[in-house]
Parts: sequence; C-alpha cells; structure tokens
Amino acid sequence: MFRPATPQLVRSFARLSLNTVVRPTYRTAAFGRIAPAIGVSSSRSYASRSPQRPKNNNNNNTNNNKKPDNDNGSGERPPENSNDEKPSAPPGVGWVWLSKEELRELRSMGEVVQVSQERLDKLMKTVEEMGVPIELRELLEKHKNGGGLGMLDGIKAMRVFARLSNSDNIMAIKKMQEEHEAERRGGNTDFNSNKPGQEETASSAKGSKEEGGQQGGQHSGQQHHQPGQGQQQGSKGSFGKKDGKPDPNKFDLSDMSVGLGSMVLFYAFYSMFTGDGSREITWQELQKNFLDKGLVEKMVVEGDHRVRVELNREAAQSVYPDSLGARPGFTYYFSIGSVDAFERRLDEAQAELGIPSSERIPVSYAAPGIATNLLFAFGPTLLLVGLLVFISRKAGGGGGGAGGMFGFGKSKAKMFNHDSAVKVKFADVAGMDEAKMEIMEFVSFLRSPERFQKLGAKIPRGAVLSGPPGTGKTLLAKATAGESQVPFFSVSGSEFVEMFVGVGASRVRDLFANARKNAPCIIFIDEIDAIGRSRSEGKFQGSNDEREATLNQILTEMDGFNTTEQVVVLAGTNRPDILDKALMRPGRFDRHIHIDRPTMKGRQDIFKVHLKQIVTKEDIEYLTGRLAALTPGFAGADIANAVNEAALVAARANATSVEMIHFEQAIERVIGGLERKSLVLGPEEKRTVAYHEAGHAICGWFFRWADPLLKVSIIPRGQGALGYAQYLPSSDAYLMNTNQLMDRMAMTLGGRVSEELHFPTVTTGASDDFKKVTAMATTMVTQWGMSDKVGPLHFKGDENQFQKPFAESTAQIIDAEVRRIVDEAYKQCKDLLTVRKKEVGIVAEELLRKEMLTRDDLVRLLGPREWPDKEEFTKYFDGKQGTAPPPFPTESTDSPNEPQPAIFEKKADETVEDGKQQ
Ligand SMILES: Nc1ncnc2c1ncn2[C@@H]1O[C@H](COP(=O)(O)OP(=O)(O)OP(=O)(O)O)[C@@H](O)[C@H]1O
Repeated sequence: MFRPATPQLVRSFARLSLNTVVRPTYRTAAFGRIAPAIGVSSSRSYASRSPQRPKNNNNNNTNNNKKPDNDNGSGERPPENSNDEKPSAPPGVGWVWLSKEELRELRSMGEVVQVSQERLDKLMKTVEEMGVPIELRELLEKHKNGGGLGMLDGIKAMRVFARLSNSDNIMAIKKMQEEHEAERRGGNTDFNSNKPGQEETASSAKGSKEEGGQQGGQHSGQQHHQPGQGQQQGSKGSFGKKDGKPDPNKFDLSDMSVGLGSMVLFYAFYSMFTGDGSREITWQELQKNFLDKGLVEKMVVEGDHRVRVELNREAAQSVYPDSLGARPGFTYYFSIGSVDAFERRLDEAQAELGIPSSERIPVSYAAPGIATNLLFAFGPTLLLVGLLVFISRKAGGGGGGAGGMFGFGKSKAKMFNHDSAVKVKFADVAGMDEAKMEIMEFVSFLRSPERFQKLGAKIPRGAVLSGPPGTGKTLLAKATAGESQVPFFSVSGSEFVEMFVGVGASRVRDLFANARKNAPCIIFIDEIDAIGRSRSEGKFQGSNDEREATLNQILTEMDGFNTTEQVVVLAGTNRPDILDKALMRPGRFDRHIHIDRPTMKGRQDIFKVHLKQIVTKEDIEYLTGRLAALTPGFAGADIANAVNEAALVAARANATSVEMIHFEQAIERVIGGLERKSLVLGPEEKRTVAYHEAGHAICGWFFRWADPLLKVSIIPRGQGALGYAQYLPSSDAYLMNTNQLMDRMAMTLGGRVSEELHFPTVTTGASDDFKKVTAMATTMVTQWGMSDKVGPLHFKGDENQFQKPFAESTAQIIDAEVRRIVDEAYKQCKDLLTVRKKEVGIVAEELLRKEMLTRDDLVRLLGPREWPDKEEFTKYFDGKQGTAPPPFPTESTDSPNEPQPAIFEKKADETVEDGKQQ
C-alpha cells in the first residue's frame, strides 16, 4: 500500500524497512517476485492487536472467546514456557512471547523466505528478548500447520523480519515495552481503562474483531472509553509519536491529516507535473540509470513505437530514494524506431553486461487496450457530437424544451415586466412630441381597449419607428413599455438570424406564442430591416431563404392576431425605405412614425434632460439655448455624448463644475475630432492652409446668403482636416433658395480660389470642397428643378442601378448644366476674392500668428459684417460669451426630403494622400 505521507516520511520509512531486507544488487528470481509487493507494503507498521488486556486476577469472567491455543490473551509467555527465565509480563501491546517450538518454527520460516543466516541469528536473538508481533505468531501457526505460506504471507513475514532486524525499530519497540511495563507495575493494571485522550492502539482489523468479543466477554464493564478515544482504531501503517519519538504501535491523527493532505498535494502535483504518471526517457538514460544498475524488472512494448519500462521498485527506491520512478504507479517509457531494432539493442546491452540469457529482462508485447481502441475509433466522433451539443446549447440559450431541438428555435427576446420594468418614462424622452402622441395611443389601447372597441374601432397592430441613428427610437419604445405597465419583449432583428434555415421562423413563432401568453404586452423588434428587407431586393444579390422564411413568419404572425388580442408590435429601423411592402401595409405595421433629428427646441429639451445628471453652475436656459444653437443636425445620442464629453473635459481640468467652455470644447471635439497636436506642418504647408481657410472665411463674411462664421482655425483635427472654418446656420433651415445655394457653393470654392490667387501653384487640399460643390450642383439640376434646360424633373440617382434613368442626350444636358452652375459659383467666388485679396492676406497672416480666429477677431480685422445676423445668432453669439465650435453637417445635400442643416461643413484641407487619389 502506498501510504500518502510527506515525501520525507515516506522515504525515511521506506529506507528503514528496506535497508534490512533488500540489498538491491542484481535481480534474483525470488526477489523479483516478491520485492515489489514488499515495497508496496513496506511502509506499514505493525498494528497491535488490542489494548493490552490486564492480567485478570479474579478471572471471574469466563472466557468464551476463541483464542489461539497458546495465547493467554495477555501476550504473556504461554504456560509451557513458564519456567523460562524470561519475564512473564506481556512484552508490549500487541506483542507476544513465542514458545520454543514456535521459535524453531520461526527459524525454519525465515529460511523459507530466504533471510540470510546471519540476519536470522540476529533476529532470533531479538525475538527472544522482545517477543514478536502477534501477526507473526499467526503466520507461524499457518506455517506449522503445514498450510504453507502464500505470497502475501511471505511478504508479511519478510516485512516483520525487516522490522525486527532494524536496530532503530528495535530501540523504539524496546522503549515502548519498558514504558508499558513501568506503567503496569505502577499499579495501573486496568489497561483497558484508558485515560482521557489516551489512544486506543488496537488496530488490526482482525484483532479488532476478536478484541470486541474478548473484551465484551472477559472484561465487560471494564472499558471506559472516553469521548474521542479509539478514533484511530483500525488504522494501520503509521507511526504514532511517543515522547516525540516514533511509536510504532500507535497511530497519530496528525500523521493521518498530514498524510491525507500530502496525498492530496502529492496527487495534485503528480497529475500536474507528471501528467499520467509517466516520463519519457532516452535509451541512454535507460541504460545508464536503470539497465546498468540492474533496476529494470520488465519491459513492455506498447504498439510499434513505445516501450514501457517497469522498474524493480524496491531496488529503485534504495538507489534513487527521491526519484519519482520509485513511486508505485510511475513508469518510464522510451520511443523506438522499430521493435526489431529495440530487441537487438537490448540484447546487445545485456550481453555487454554479461547477463546470462536465463536472467535477461523479460520483454512482453501489449496490444493497445480495448479502451484505447475505442477511444481512437469513436473519440473524434464523440468530440464532434459534444462540440455540436455545446454550440447548440449556447445558441439556444441553453437547454432543450420549447423552441425545437436544443432550444435553437427559442426566441432570444428579453422580457421585462413591471417588476423588472424598464424605468424609462415619456418624461425622459425629450422633444419628438408628435411621435410621443402617436405612441401614447398604443399605451391607452393596452390600458383600456374597451374604449376603442365599443365604437367599433380596430386596434392598430403595430408601428414602425423610423429615423436616423440615435434619434431615440429605442428610447421611445422603452418609454412606451415603462408607461403602459405591461410586459415588454425586446429583441433585435439580427437575433432571428441564424445559419440554420428555419431557426428564424421558429424564433418568431416562439416570440409571438410567448407574447400571446402574456397579453396584453408589447413586442419591440429593433433594427427590423435585418429581417424585414424587401424580398424583391434579393433577386439581385441571390435570395436569402432564411431571411424570407423569417419575414413570412412575421407576416403570418401579425395577421394571425385576432383583433381582441392585445399584443402590440413596435419596430425600429433606420431604413424604412427598404422594408418589405407587405410588412408596412395596414393591418400589420399600421403606423409609421418618423422620428427626425430634433429641432432647435427639441435639442434644447434633450440638453435639459441630459444636463440633469451634470454638475453645472451655468444658467440652464441660456446654456441649453446656446448649446442647441451650436449643434444643429445633432441627434439625441450626439447630444448625450456631447454632454458626457463636457463632464469628462471638466474632470480632466479638475474643475468643480462643468462650465460653458467645457461644453464648447466637447462639442468641438465631437464634431471635428481630436486636436492633432502631433501633426506638425512645414511653414509653407501651414501658409497654404492659412490662405485656404482665409479664402473660405472672407467668402462667408462678404456673401449675403452665406452662414455666419464662428471660427476659423488651422489646427489639424480629426482625420485629415488640416484646418477648418466653422459657420453657424441662422436656424434649422428646411428650405434653401438658389441664392443661398450659389453663395454656399461659392464659399466652398473659396479655399481653392484663394490658393490660386496667392500661390504660383495649387494643392490637393480642395478635393473635398469640389466633391461637395459637384454634389450640390448635380442635385440642383437633377432633383430640385433649378436648371431651366433640364426643367422640373427628378432623376433619382441610384448607385445600384446600371442604367441611368435618363437618355444620353439628357445626360449631356445635365453634365453641361452642372458645369455651368459650378462655373458660375467659381466666377462669383473669384470676383469677390480678387477684390478682397488684401483682406484675405490680413486674415491669413493673423491666422498664421494665432492659429485660430473667432468672430470677434474678424470684426476687428474686417469691420462688422455688412448683412444683418439672424435673431438667434445675436441672442446666443453676441460676442460677450466667446465663440464656440461648429455644427457638423454629416449629410450630403442631395435629398430634398431630408431637411438639410444649413451649416456648412468646413473640412477644408484633405491630406496629401487623399489629394493624390483624385
Ligand atoms: N429624445 C431624446 N431624449 C433624450 N435622450 C435621447 C433622445 N433621443 C436619443 N437620446 C439619447 O440617445 C441614446 C440613444 O438613443 P436610441 O438608442 O433610442 O437611438 P435609436 O434611434 O434607437 O438609434 P439606432 O437607430 O441607432 O438604434 C439614448 O439612450 C438617449 O440617451
């Protein structure tokens, strides 16, 4: 038995036993057979048989228990030896004297188990002096009765002999016996009456069994075990400690815990560092460390390329006490090229060592086990199946059940009810009053449907909330749920999409089934365009069966509601134009609620909502008004972001509250991107940028219909902008006339014209300006009916269409008209800048000095603007509060449906790379 104990304990104990028994030189047949077994059990100590029984003077208790013939139950020398000069006192707990006959028997047994003569003599002497463990006498009995000793008995005998031959052990045993004797003489004859805490020493299983009978019969009433006593009873194989010295007959609990702990640690270490308890070695290592020393007991050829080496544990342990290889269960192995070569090599090595062929190391050949075969055969398949199950569980949100196999078809919608409710209310949604009104109707329908039904009205099934990103569609849906106090299922369109056909449809079914169970309730499908895309579109790109199946299922489910079912479906999308017509027809999504970017008033309200969480000492009315004026074109999400960014800017500056300047910096950052201080331009480049920007600024200042300029800068920002001019639209412009468009185009060309006028050559920096001007002119001609030659026609430019929606002759007219308009704008710009060449120079030089000019600087340099500013502008930008950053129009100006912010993006300079591509 391998005893898990601390490694030192194991080693020292193993040595203690082995030193006396085994001399591992070269393997003999007998040693080879039993030595491993001895090694395995060598760490056991002898358990005493029972707590020492007292000499029963009264002996009034008739002993009905069966005992060995010569065992008087007390370990005393048997009656026939009573004339011996040996003391008749018990030799020790669990120890007995041997009769002469038994001594003779012992000698003969020693010869049988091949103990050397010298050691046997020594051993006999010790036995005469100290007695023997009761275990040995039982073996002698067996031997005497002619039963012979089996292998296990042989091992036991060897082990006992080993202990009795070891001088350290003998000393310890002797000491224990002396103490025992002294204790007995000291009057404490009641050996069974253990003191509190005294350890029960009986531990042999057999002994315990007998003892129960004996004690129960002979000494009933005499045993007074204290609580906690006898806990170690029955434990074999550990030294206890007595007076700090090992007591071979006692078991120490701390040893046990140390042992157990060590075992756990050992196995943890073992499995961590040694993997399966084996190590690969080389042939050279094998030869040097094991073969030459005669430690190899057997070799097993496993498969064609691996040989397992089985060591003689005992021998290995004595030679390499600290080695892993000496541990039971640990094996070494080495790789071979071929079995033949291995056999040849082994033969040669053994011949060199002069090992006679009869004693050569046995080599066996193991076919791979059934388990290995099975593993190889089915392992990959099992692995694959396991992987599939795992993925499907993940995909299905775990578990099988409803929704099809492995839960694939289960809807992933999150359900919120009034407990886990969405806390958003309509008050948190600023602006979009009309959208709120529309959607409120759904809330009142869910709350009191009878109000509508009694008049015969059919309840609308659902509404599509459409609009640019970040305008608050999801927020509005959440607020609807928060207000209506009904369960709310929220799911994204993309969550229906799976790589398996049919899963989307199944999820839709599951979602609607759930919703019906929880009616009245709201289903919100965000980004419905992921599944609701028009089916006809697929014809070009190769149709998508899965998406169509999912869409069909939604159509069916929405039709399937009967009018009394109070399930409302809301859907959010940025692209209502691509949704399938069937989805949008009355009876499905009856209402289309378009949520636009907020107006000036809307922005102000949204700022108010988000400023609630911000610490600021500014006058909120003025602050929100000014910020709203600064941010035309911002959606709710942009505003939320700008406010948060302002707080971060303030925190970075260690301010105690967020001030106007922080908001302005934040807005500038949101619009233009990060300042790129690391981008250092050469003096000539900087000069070009300054004149380019000054050209824009002068145009903005002197053209009547241009937007008022706020700031002009040559500090590079964001991606590719080397400088910029910022303008503020007078209001949220929804209509623009030709004058405004022409002035805007002329202003946009101001940068390039200025370069032409002030430098011998031009740069690539105006590329983006040209793009904008061309787009504007084209839209004027093809969509806005601003060309007399083309007339009031609308040609929708669709990039996906191969064919132009007009004839070749019309195309030529359009081209000519676009060119004419751009030429006009160019001329307009050039005329102005030629006249104002000096002013351009003044502004550019000041810009080079200060890098950034505000409106006040321009007033100082150019005098007040000739044209009156709009009321809003003068209210918030009267020059007293400093100037602020620009709005950043992100849309192109090509759609009359989209209200165009009147601001003009001034991302004047492109990077050289961009320019090269042109
Ligand atoms: N009207 C508003 N009032 C207050 N906050 C708003 C408003 N609109 C948008 N926001 C802010 O913008 C954030 C994003 O809004 P939301 O997710 O609703 O936009 P969305 O229209 O659904 O965007 P997308 O189309 O990209 O999904 C909200 O969490 C909120 O902080």
